[in-house]
Amino acid sequence: LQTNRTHELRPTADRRNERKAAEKHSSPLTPNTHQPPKHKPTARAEGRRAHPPVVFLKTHRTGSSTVQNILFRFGERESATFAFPSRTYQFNYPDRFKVAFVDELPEGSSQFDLLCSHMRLDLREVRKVMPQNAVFITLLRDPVKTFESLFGYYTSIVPAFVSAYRAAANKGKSALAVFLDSPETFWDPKEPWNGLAKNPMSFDMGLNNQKWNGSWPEHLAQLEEAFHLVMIAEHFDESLVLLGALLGLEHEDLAYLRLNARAGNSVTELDKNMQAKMRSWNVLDTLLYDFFVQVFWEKANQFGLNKLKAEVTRFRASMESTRQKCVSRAEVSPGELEDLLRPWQTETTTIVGYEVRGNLSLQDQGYCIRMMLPELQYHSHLYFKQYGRDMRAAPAD
Ligand SMILES: Nc1ncnc2c1ncn2[C@@H]1O[C@H](COP(=O)(O)OS(=O)(=O)O)[C@@H](OP(=O)(O)O)[C@H]1O
Repeated sequence: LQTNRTHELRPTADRRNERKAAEKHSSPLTPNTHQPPKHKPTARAEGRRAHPPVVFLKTHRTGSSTVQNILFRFGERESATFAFPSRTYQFNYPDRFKVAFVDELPEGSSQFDLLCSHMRLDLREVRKVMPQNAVFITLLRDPVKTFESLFGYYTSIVPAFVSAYRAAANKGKSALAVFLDSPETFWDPKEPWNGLAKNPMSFDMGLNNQKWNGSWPEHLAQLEEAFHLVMIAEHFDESLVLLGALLGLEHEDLAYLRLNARAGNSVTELDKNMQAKMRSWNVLDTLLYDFFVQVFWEKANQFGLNKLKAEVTRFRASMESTRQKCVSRAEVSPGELEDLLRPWQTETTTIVGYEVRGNLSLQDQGYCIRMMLPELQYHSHLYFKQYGRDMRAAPAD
């Protein structure tokens, strides 16, 4: 894996040579070792493109790293051109997406095929970057679970949560409970990162996340029209089966491990009262989620409920054997994981990972490692492969 190297911008021929050199670099991620066994030749290799371009709006704390990992593997296998942020892993989040945040189209590519890094959506701007036939997908999660996860993960990053954490000191109450007692007192909407502190999924989708107004339903309708599939984390496998049908993916392409999960002891127990306060604070996310759950079941009905159920059963069975093959230990604490497989940690929470089985063939090793590769490591790997240089860091403040 190519990381921590600084390359200046240089002529494209230089970068092409670097890319070639990088491809010779031997690691479990070396090209040609990552294909799932017995995979058919790709449509790209046969000279036609069977899969549409994809925009995945990666919403925060919804399971989106798991979906992104599926898309990363699919894109890498297909030699897709990724629309990557020109700096770091996110499109200048929490600003609204702009064309200017996207890195250049690499030499030899005529279009971007996949966009799946964190952003705050601006549909019009995204459409300027991606081909007209791009399929738009995203993922939503129960707003209570999303907010609880977000609060724990971003306690030391989102200003409103930081204030609540400080206020909770010596109060004998969790920071989350203190926040929910009077969220308005901690929440300054002018702080850009506070976008995640109220209706975070609406914020990521580019909606007004502060309060309901007359144009909210119209904007929601625009999103319904724009998104070909809004997956629901509570029906994750059903969502993936529908995604597979939409993108022309096989079950083996969709196999996944739950990524970016917190350790059990980082999760805050919520009583009914806290849940109600969370729903009311995040009422727009509740509306958004309920609306798209309905849309989801409409799509499931169109697909055929019995067919969906049967496919999910088959998918789970095939995934179980993949997991058996790949994983020797799940929910491994970060201290026990090698750098390559250690997820990014925040100050206030523990994110667990996986240990890969030993004695795998090089091909299986490449496949299995990719499936458990945390977002940042996989993102840097693909970026390096595409551009022959490391990602640029965020500008110094
Ligand atoms: N398959 C599946 N089904 C349901 N839930 C899942 C799945 N995969 C990941 N997760 C949970 O999603 C949380 C991580 O979300 P993200 O990857 O979107 O987080 S991030 O914004 O990129 O940091 C994180 O939630 P918490 O553990 O509650 O924090 C993961 O456990």
